[in-house]
Amino acid sequence: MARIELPDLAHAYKPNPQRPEDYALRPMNLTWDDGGAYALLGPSGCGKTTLLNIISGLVRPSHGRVIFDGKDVTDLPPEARNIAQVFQFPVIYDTMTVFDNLAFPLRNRGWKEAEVRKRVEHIAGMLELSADLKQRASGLAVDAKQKISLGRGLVRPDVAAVLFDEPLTVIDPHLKWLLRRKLKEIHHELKLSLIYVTHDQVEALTFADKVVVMTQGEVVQTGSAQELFEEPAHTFVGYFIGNPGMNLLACPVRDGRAYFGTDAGVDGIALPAKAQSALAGGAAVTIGIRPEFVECVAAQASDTVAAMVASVRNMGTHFMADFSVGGHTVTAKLRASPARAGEAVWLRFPPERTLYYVNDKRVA
Ligand SMILES: Nc1ncnc2c1ncn2[C@@H]1O[C@H](COP(=O)(O)OP(=O)(O)OP(=O)(O)O)[C@@H](O)[C@H]1O
Repeated sequence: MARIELPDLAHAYKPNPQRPEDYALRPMNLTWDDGGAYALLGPSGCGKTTLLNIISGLVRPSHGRVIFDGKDVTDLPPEARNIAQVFQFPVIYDTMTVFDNLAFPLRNRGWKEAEVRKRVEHIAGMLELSADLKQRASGLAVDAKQKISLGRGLVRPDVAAVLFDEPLTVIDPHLKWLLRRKLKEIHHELKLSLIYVTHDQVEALTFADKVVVMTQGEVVQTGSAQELFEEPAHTFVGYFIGNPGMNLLACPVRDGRAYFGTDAGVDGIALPAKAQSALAGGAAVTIGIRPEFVECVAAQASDTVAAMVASVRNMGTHFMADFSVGGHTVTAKLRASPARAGEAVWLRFPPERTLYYVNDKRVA
């Protein structure tokens, strides 16, 4: 296992990149701790696979270096990097038995047969493949084949890291859920460095200790599930994580207050000092609040804003409500039903749960 550092990394597939959009990966400095369970999360095309392939050596970065445990491996080919990679679709030998497939990476490195058996049986046990060890891989269903691929990725204890590129795509939803939990247990037991690429937030948040969120070739935040939920550093994280995502309300600012509309008389809220100084004379701020933290109150108070109920849905365990506030729609997840559509209510945004963004970056 290794600590992986990517100093001054950037990558453009086209020659002579000029504008930020020319880069598949915009300039970044990243470090992956030894033994960490990371997820690389972001929408299609944001650069996840490019980053993974730079670590494994399938892609050479156009800028910056790749360092494993202090050693520069930028110019080493994949086979010299000691990385295991698991792809979306099974990569196994159909004509071999499950045992021989799992044993292959170990035999290739000259392990003694007794040690091979011990390790293969251990990994097969963790992935619930023990009963299939003597079977030929060709006769198995696609999800069992993908479990073999996962096992082949995990079988060597001495790899610098195991990289998973959307490895559960072919697995049915129920087994997917089980395998995700299994991979987390396996990480705790084997203490391998794992990097797991996905565009699915549930997959990322259940698997990883740290989630690296990417959009448009940029890493916008690295954090635990709780940090990403409670303190998104970038509006994209607020929007992408959560179901539904964070309310993001672009508000004009006048005299230290952010207003929910441009008409005279619409409510505003006082900006905290940090947000005011970050604005540096700018005239707009984006207020971010999770639907879970919006409060609907019956009476007006000094810290409430007037709202109109637009719609209410009973979700069984809670109510989802949309409110019109000035020119915005604010979504709230509430325990009790907040009156009916068309009625006037007041909303409260608890200060400790209300975040402020300027140019998409959190300032307070
Ligand atoms: N070999 C290539 N040549 C040119 N452009 C590429 C190449 N591979 C990827 N790209 C471009 O680089 C950007 C990042 O792609 P990448 O595959 O890394 O994203 P991703 O987040 O893994 O997406 P997906 O989840 O769809 O695989 C995209 O705009 C893509 O079109």
